Amino acid sequence: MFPRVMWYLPGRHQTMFKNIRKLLLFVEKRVKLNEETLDPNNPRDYIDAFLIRMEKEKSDPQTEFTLRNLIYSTLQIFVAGSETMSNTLVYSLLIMIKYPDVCAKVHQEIDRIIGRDRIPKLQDRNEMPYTEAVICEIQRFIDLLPLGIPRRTTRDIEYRGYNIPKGTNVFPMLSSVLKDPSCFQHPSEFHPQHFLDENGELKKNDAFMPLGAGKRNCLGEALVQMELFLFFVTILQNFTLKSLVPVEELDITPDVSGLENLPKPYRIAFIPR
Ligand code: HEM
Repeated sequence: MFPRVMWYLPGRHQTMFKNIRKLLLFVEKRVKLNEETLDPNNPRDYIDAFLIRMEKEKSDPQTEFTLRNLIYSTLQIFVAGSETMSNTLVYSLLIMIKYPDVCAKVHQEIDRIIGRDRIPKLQDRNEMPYTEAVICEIQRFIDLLPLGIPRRTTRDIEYRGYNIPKGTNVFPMLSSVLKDPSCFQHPSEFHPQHFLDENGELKKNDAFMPLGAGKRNCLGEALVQMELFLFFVTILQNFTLKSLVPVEELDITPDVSGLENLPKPYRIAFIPR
Protein backbone atom coordinates (compact mmCIF):
# COMPACT_ATOMS: atom_id res chain seq x y z
CA MET A 1 0.00 0.00 0.00
CA PHE A 2 2.88 2.35 0.77
CA PRO A 3 5.50 1.21 -1.74
CA ARG A 4 9.03 2.01 -0.71
CA VAL A 5 9.50 4.07 -3.87
CA MET A 6 7.45 6.85 -2.23
CA TRP A 7 10.41 7.54 0.09
CA TYR A 8 12.38 8.76 -2.91
CA LEU A 9 9.70 10.76 -4.77
CA PRO A 10 9.12 14.44 -3.96
CA GLY A 11 5.65 15.58 -2.86
CA ARG A 12 3.41 16.32 0.12
CA HIS A 13 3.79 12.78 1.45
CA GLN A 14 7.38 13.74 2.39
CA THR A 15 5.87 15.85 5.21
CA MET A 16 4.23 12.71 6.54
CA PHE A 17 7.56 10.83 6.48
CA LYS A 18 9.22 13.77 8.25
CA ASN A 19 6.51 13.72 10.93
CA ILE A 20 6.87 9.95 11.37
CA ARG A 21 10.62 10.41 11.90
CA LYS A 22 9.86 13.06 14.55
CA LEU A 23 7.46 10.69 16.29
CA LEU A 24 10.06 7.90 16.17
CA LEU A 25 12.59 10.20 17.82
CA PHE A 26 10.05 11.05 20.51
CA VAL A 27 9.42 7.34 21.19
CA GLU A 28 13.17 6.60 21.21
CA LYS A 29 13.69 9.28 23.85
CA ARG A 30 10.86 7.90 25.93
CA VAL A 31 12.29 4.37 25.72
CA LYS A 32 15.68 5.69 26.86
CA LEU A 33 14.07 7.43 29.82
CA ASN A 34 12.28 4.22 30.81
CA GLU A 35 15.54 2.24 30.48
CA GLU A 36 17.34 4.66 32.81
CA THR A 37 14.65 4.52 35.48
CA LEU A 38 13.50 0.91 35.09
CA ASP A 39 12.63 -1.08 38.20
CA PRO A 40 12.12 -4.69 36.98
CA ASN A 41 9.91 -5.45 39.99
CA ASN A 42 7.62 -2.55 39.34
CA PRO A 43 6.80 -2.11 35.62
CA ARG A 44 5.01 1.18 35.06
CA ASP A 45 3.82 0.80 31.51
CA TYR A 46 4.02 -1.04 28.19
CA ILE A 47 7.60 0.08 27.56
CA ASP A 48 8.79 -1.20 30.97
CA ALA A 49 7.04 -4.55 30.45
CA PHE A 50 8.65 -4.89 27.01
CA LEU A 51 12.11 -3.96 28.32
CA ILE A 52 11.85 -6.59 31.06
CA ARG A 53 10.92 -9.25 28.49
CA MET A 54 13.78 -8.08 26.24
CA GLU A 55 16.23 -8.66 29.07
CA LYS A 56 14.80 -12.16 29.72
CA GLU A 57 15.06 -13.17 26.07
CA LYS A 58 18.30 -11.42 25.17
CA SER A 59 20.13 -14.67 24.46
CA ASP A 60 17.40 -15.96 22.10
CA PRO A 61 18.32 -15.06 18.49
CA GLN A 62 14.70 -15.69 17.40
CA THR A 63 13.14 -13.30 19.91
CA GLU A 64 10.59 -10.74 18.76
CA PHE A 65 11.42 -8.62 21.82
CA THR A 66 13.98 -6.35 20.19
CA LEU A 67 14.57 -2.62 20.60
CA ARG A 68 13.35 -2.01 17.05
CA ASN A 69 10.08 -3.87 17.71
CA LEU A 70 9.63 -1.97 20.97
CA ILE A 71 10.00 1.38 19.23
CA TYR A 72 7.78 0.51 16.28
CA SER A 73 5.04 -1.16 18.34
CA THR A 74 4.91 1.81 20.73
CA LEU A 75 4.65 4.16 17.77
CA GLN A 76 1.93 1.95 16.30
CA ILE A 77 -0.15 2.23 19.46
CA PHE A 78 0.22 6.03 19.34
CA VAL A 79 -0.70 6.33 15.69
CA ALA A 80 -3.49 3.74 15.76
CA GLY A 81 -5.01 5.27 18.87
CA SER A 82 -4.95 9.02 18.35
CA GLU A 83 -6.08 9.86 14.77
CA THR A 84 -8.82 7.25 14.83
CA MET A 85 -10.31 8.44 18.11
CA SER A 86 -10.17 12.14 17.32
CA ASN A 87 -11.63 11.65 13.84
CA THR A 88 -14.48 9.55 15.21
CA LEU A 89 -15.28 12.27 17.75
CA VAL A 90 -15.09 15.07 15.18
CA TYR A 91 -17.37 13.07 12.88
CA SER A 92 -19.79 12.30 15.71
CA LEU A 93 -20.30 16.00 16.48
CA LEU A 94 -21.01 16.69 12.81
CA ILE A 95 -23.65 13.96 12.82
CA MET A 96 -25.20 15.40 15.98
CA ILE A 97 -25.68 18.82 14.39
CA LYS A 98 -27.04 17.19 11.23
CA TYR A 99 -29.61 15.26 13.30
CA PRO A 100 -30.70 17.61 16.13
CA ASP A 101 -33.64 15.33 17.02
CA VAL A 102 -31.24 12.45 17.76
CA CYS A 103 -29.00 14.83 19.72
CA ALA A 104 -32.01 16.02 21.75
CA LYS A 105 -32.82 12.42 22.73
CA VAL A 106 -29.22 11.85 23.85
CA HIS A 107 -29.44 15.07 25.89
CA GLN A 108 -32.66 13.79 27.51
CA GLU A 109 -31.09 10.46 28.41
CA ILE A 110 -28.01 12.17 29.86
CA ASP A 111 -30.18 14.49 31.95
CA ARG A 112 -32.31 11.57 33.19
CA ILE A 113 -29.49 9.18 34.08
CA ILE A 114 -26.51 11.40 34.90
CA GLY A 115 -27.88 14.89 35.42
CA ARG A 116 -25.66 17.96 35.34
CA ASP A 117 -23.96 17.72 38.74
CA ARG A 118 -21.55 14.83 38.32
CA ILE A 119 -19.21 13.63 35.63
CA PRO A 120 -20.28 10.59 33.54
CA LYS A 121 -18.95 7.18 34.58
CA LEU A 122 -18.67 3.93 32.66
CA GLN A 123 -21.41 2.22 34.67
CA ASP A 124 -23.86 4.75 33.18
CA ARG A 125 -23.53 2.94 29.84
CA ASN A 126 -25.74 0.09 31.09
CA GLU A 127 -28.60 2.48 31.70
CA MET A 128 -28.24 4.51 28.52
CA PRO A 129 -29.27 2.26 25.62
CA TYR A 130 -30.21 5.12 23.32
CA THR A 131 -26.83 6.85 23.70
CA GLU A 132 -25.04 3.52 23.27
CA ALA A 133 -27.05 2.83 20.10
CA VAL A 134 -26.16 6.30 18.76
CA ILE A 135 -22.45 5.70 19.44
CA CYS A 136 -22.57 2.29 17.71
CA GLU A 137 -24.45 3.76 14.77
CA ILE A 138 -21.91 6.59 14.47
CA GLN A 139 -19.12 4.02 14.23
CA ARG A 140 -21.05 1.92 11.72
CA PHE A 141 -22.18 4.86 9.61
CA ILE A 142 -18.85 6.67 9.37
CA ASP A 143 -17.07 3.40 8.62
CA LEU A 144 -13.80 5.03 9.63
CA LEU A 145 -11.49 2.41 8.12
CA PRO A 146 -13.43 1.13 5.09
CA LEU A 147 -10.58 -1.08 3.90
CA GLY A 148 -9.67 -2.25 7.39
CA ILE A 149 -5.95 -2.51 8.05
CA PRO A 150 -3.99 -4.20 5.25
CA ARG A 151 -2.69 -7.63 6.24
CA ARG A 152 -0.36 -10.14 4.57
CA THR A 153 -0.71 -13.91 4.64
CA THR A 154 2.18 -15.67 6.40
CA ARG A 155 1.46 -19.03 4.70
CA ASP A 156 -0.56 -20.48 1.81
CA ILE A 157 -4.18 -20.77 2.83
CA GLU A 158 -7.47 -21.90 1.35
CA TYR A 159 -10.51 -19.82 2.25
CA ARG A 160 -13.99 -20.63 0.96
CA GLY A 161 -12.56 -22.30 -2.09
CA TYR A 162 -10.02 -19.57 -2.84
CA ASN A 163 -6.32 -20.31 -2.69
CA ILE A 164 -4.43 -17.38 -1.20
CA PRO A 165 -0.65 -17.78 -1.53
CA LYS A 166 1.80 -16.83 1.21
CA GLY A 167 2.78 -13.15 1.01
CA THR A 168 -0.53 -11.91 -0.48
CA ASN A 169 -1.77 -8.50 0.68
CA VAL A 170 -5.30 -8.83 2.06
CA PHE A 171 -7.68 -5.92 2.62
CA PRO A 172 -10.47 -6.95 4.99
CA MET A 173 -13.04 -4.50 3.61
CA LEU A 174 -15.06 -3.54 6.65
CA SER A 175 -17.53 -1.50 4.56
CA SER A 176 -18.82 -4.72 3.06
CA VAL A 177 -20.22 -5.73 6.46
CA LEU A 178 -20.93 -2.34 8.02
CA LYS A 179 -22.99 -1.35 4.99
CA ASP A 180 -24.48 -4.79 4.26
CA PRO A 181 -28.23 -4.41 3.51
CA SER A 182 -28.88 -7.93 4.79
CA CYS A 183 -27.53 -6.93 8.21
CA PHE A 184 -28.67 -3.29 8.47
CA GLN A 185 -32.08 -2.13 7.29
CA HIS A 186 -30.92 1.29 6.06
CA PRO A 187 -27.21 0.72 5.41
CA SER A 188 -26.39 4.10 3.90
CA GLU A 189 -28.44 6.19 6.36
CA PHE A 190 -27.70 7.28 9.90
CA HIS A 191 -30.29 5.26 11.79
CA PRO A 192 -29.69 4.60 15.53
CA GLN A 193 -32.62 2.13 15.50
CA HIS A 194 -30.21 -0.34 13.86
CA PHE A 195 -29.00 -0.98 17.41
CA LEU A 196 -32.30 -0.80 19.31
CA ASP A 197 -34.96 -3.48 19.76
CA GLU A 198 -38.70 -2.84 19.92
CA ASN A 199 -38.43 -2.13 23.69
CA GLY A 200 -35.76 0.50 23.18
CA GLU A 201 -33.05 -1.79 24.56
CA LEU A 202 -29.60 -2.08 23.00
CA LYS A 203 -29.55 -4.69 20.23
CA LYS A 204 -26.29 -6.44 19.30
CA ASN A 205 -25.46 -7.10 15.67
CA ASP A 206 -22.70 -9.52 14.60
CA ALA A 207 -21.99 -7.39 11.53
CA PHE A 208 -20.97 -4.48 13.76
CA MET A 209 -17.19 -4.69 13.40
CA PRO A 210 -15.72 -1.19 12.94
CA LEU A 211 -12.70 -2.42 14.91
CA GLY A 212 -12.09 -5.50 12.78
CA ALA A 213 -12.54 -9.10 13.87
CA GLY A 214 -10.63 -12.15 14.98
CA LYS A 215 -7.29 -12.62 16.70
CA ARG A 216 -5.80 -9.41 15.33
CA ASN A 217 -8.74 -7.09 15.85
CA CYS A 218 -8.18 -3.62 17.28
CA LEU A 219 -5.92 -3.77 20.32
CA GLY A 220 -7.61 -0.68 21.71
CA GLU A 221 -11.16 -2.08 21.48
CA ALA A 222 -12.07 -1.77 25.17
CA LEU A 223 -10.41 1.64 25.39
CA VAL A 224 -12.25 2.85 22.28
CA GLN A 225 -15.68 1.99 23.65
CA MET A 226 -14.85 3.57 27.03
CA GLU A 227 -13.34 6.73 25.57
CA LEU A 228 -16.06 7.25 23.01
CA PHE A 229 -18.75 6.99 25.65
CA LEU A 230 -17.02 9.24 28.19
CA PHE A 231 -15.91 11.94 25.72
CA PHE A 232 -19.13 12.01 23.71
CA VAL A 233 -21.38 12.07 26.78
CA THR A 234 -19.26 14.64 28.62
CA ILE A 235 -19.40 17.00 25.65
CA LEU A 236 -23.16 16.63 25.28
CA GLN A 237 -23.74 16.88 29.01
CA ASN A 238 -22.13 20.30 28.96
CA PHE A 239 -22.96 21.75 25.57
CA THR A 240 -25.77 22.25 23.10
CA LEU A 241 -24.33 21.88 19.62
CA LYS A 242 -25.37 24.16 16.82
CA SER A 243 -24.53 24.25 13.15
CA LEU A 244 -23.43 27.62 11.76
CA VAL A 245 -25.09 26.86 8.42
CA PRO A 246 -28.60 25.55 7.71
CA VAL A 247 -28.72 21.86 8.56
CA GLU A 248 -29.67 20.95 4.97
CA GLU A 249 -26.32 22.35 3.82
CA LEU A 250 -24.31 20.08 6.13
CA ASP A 251 -22.62 17.38 4.11
CA ILE A 252 -21.92 14.27 6.15
CA THR A 253 -20.42 12.21 3.33
CA PRO A 254 -16.71 11.53 3.89
CA ASP A 255 -13.93 13.63 2.43
CA VAL A 256 -11.65 12.04 -0.16
CA SER A 257 -8.96 10.17 1.69
CA GLY A 258 -6.69 7.16 1.30
CA LEU A 259 -7.16 5.07 4.39
CA GLU A 260 -9.73 6.75 6.64
CA ASN A 261 -13.20 8.16 6.02
CA LEU A 262 -12.73 11.70 7.32
CA PRO A 263 -15.46 14.28 7.90
CA LYS A 264 -15.45 17.32 5.63
CA PRO A 265 -14.40 20.52 7.44
CA TYR A 266 -17.36 22.15 9.21
CA ARG A 267 -18.09 24.88 11.74
CA ILE A 268 -19.92 24.25 14.97
CA ALA A 269 -21.00 26.34 17.98
CA PHE A 270 -20.70 24.91 21.49
CA ILE A 271 -23.29 26.62 23.66
CA PRO A 272 -22.92 25.92 27.40
CA ARG A 273 -26.05 24.19 28.77
C1 HEM B 1 -12.36 4.72 16.89
C2 HEM B 1 -11.12 4.34 17.04
C3 HEM B 1 -10.49 3.13 16.40
C4 HEM B 1 -10.84 2.44 15.27
C5 HEM B 1 -12.01 2.69 14.33
C6 HEM B 1 -9.87 1.37 15.12
C7 HEM B 1 -9.92 0.42 14.12
C8 HEM B 1 -9.02 -0.60 13.98
C9 HEM B 1 -9.09 -1.64 12.97
C10 HEM B 1 -10.19 -1.79 11.92
C11 HEM B 1 -8.01 -2.44 13.13
C12 HEM B 1 -7.65 -3.68 12.28
C13 HEM B 1 -8.29 -4.90 12.91
C14 HEM B 1 -8.27 -6.13 12.05
O1 HEM B 1 -7.43 -6.25 11.15
O2 HEM B 1 -9.13 -7.03 12.28
C15 HEM B 1 -7.24 -1.91 14.23
C16 HEM B 1 -6.04 -2.44 14.68
C17 HEM B 1 -5.30 -1.90 15.71
N1 HEM B 1 -5.69 -0.89 16.57
FE1 HEM B 1 -7.37 0.21 16.43
N2 HEM B 1 -8.96 1.45 16.13
C18 HEM B 1 -9.29 2.51 16.94
C19 HEM B 1 -8.64 2.91 18.09
C20 HEM B 1 -7.51 2.34 18.60
C21 HEM B 1 -6.87 2.69 19.85
C22 HEM B 1 -7.40 3.74 20.83
C23 HEM B 1 -5.73 1.95 19.94
C24 HEM B 1 -4.66 1.89 21.00
C25 HEM B 1 -4.66 2.50 22.14
C26 HEM B 1 -5.66 1.11 18.76
C27 HEM B 1 -4.65 0.24 18.48
C28 HEM B 1 -4.66 -0.67 17.45
C29 HEM B 1 -3.57 -1.59 17.17
C30 HEM B 1 -2.23 -1.66 17.91
C31 HEM B 1 -3.98 -2.36 16.08
C32 HEM B 1 -3.20 -3.48 15.41
C33 HEM B 1 -3.59 -4.78 16.10
C34 HEM B 1 -2.87 -5.99 15.51
O3 HEM B 1 -2.37 -5.93 14.40
O4 HEM B 1 -2.82 -7.02 16.20
N3 HEM B 1 -6.76 1.37 17.98
N4 HEM B 1 -7.88 -0.81 14.75
